[in-house]
Amino acid sequence: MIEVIHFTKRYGEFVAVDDLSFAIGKGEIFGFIGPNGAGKSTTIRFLATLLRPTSGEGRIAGHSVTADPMAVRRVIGFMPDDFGVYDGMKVWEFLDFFAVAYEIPRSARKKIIGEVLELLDLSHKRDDYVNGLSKGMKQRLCLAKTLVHDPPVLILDEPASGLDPRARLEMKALLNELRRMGKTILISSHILSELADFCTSIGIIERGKLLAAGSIQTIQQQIRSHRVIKVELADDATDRAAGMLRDDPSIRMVESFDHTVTAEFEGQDADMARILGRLVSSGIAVQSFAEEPLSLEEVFMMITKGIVS
Ligand SMILES: Nc1ncnc2c1ncn2[C@@H]1O[C@H](COP(=O)(O)OP(=O)(O)OP(=O)(O)O)[C@@H](O)[C@H]1O
Repeated sequence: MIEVIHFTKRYGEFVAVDDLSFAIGKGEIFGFIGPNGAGKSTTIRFLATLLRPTSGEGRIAGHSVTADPMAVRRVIGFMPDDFGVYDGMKVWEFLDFFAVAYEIPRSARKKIIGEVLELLDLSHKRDDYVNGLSKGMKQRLCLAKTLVHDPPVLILDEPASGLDPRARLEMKALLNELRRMGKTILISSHILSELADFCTSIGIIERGKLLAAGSIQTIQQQIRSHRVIKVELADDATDRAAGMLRDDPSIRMVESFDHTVTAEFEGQDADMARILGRLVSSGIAVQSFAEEPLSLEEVFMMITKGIVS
């Protein structure tokens, strides 16, 4: 649904984004992660048809960002990182303004605005002035205005920035709901934990270059030499289990504590199965045996430090 193809943006001599390529499939939530100044907004503004590339191309639902920007605008809902609100406008008028801009007929507008307000839990604020809304509600309203023309693709630039923890959770729940509705979503953030538990894939950008992209699982699998196995035991055989793990050629380092043994693992999936088989067949009561997933933070730190690519 979203393709970025060798996108480069220069400001004079400065290269803000350098030959960026990635693709996002239908129904995915893609987390676009990078520190301040990495080039996220530049890429997003390019996809939203608001910025011309120095070179490269983008496609959304098959439409060219450079050759057919009007078609692209019809299929995307874009939430910028700083959105202006208009003085003296009520919540429903704000949405109506965008509905008119998207050429939604007058007869359909009232119903659509009602539905969008309901979805975003803003129905009770329908007649309030936009200026008087809390930050969290303004963000929700901004998300609401990206939905009035029911676009299949949402491009959201840091939608949770500046929100308190409760409003962040609400924003997350909303994004999950939108995904269930079949939307394809690109969402940027410099806060990794914000995206970790609901993105289906991520792209990590730093100083204009894409360091890694793909499903979180794929990226984690690239970090083969840093896998960790955690074994929990139902009996007192911690030392015996730790000893067996230590003797295995695919294990590097073992730590044990209470009824838990953790081990750094360098083997293949089949080696994991073999180790589990040995523990069980030697009579050790294994309560659980699993690979410890790396957090997105850990993955990000390793990628940006150049440990993996
Ligand atoms: N109009 C411009 N003229 C010159 N440099 C620019 C312009 N717009 C952006 N830049 C630079 O390009 C780089 C990428 O900026 P961009 O806003 O895309 O980063 P970002 O990843 O979105 O950061 P943030 O998280 O702070 O929004 C930055 O170094 C920025 O200073």
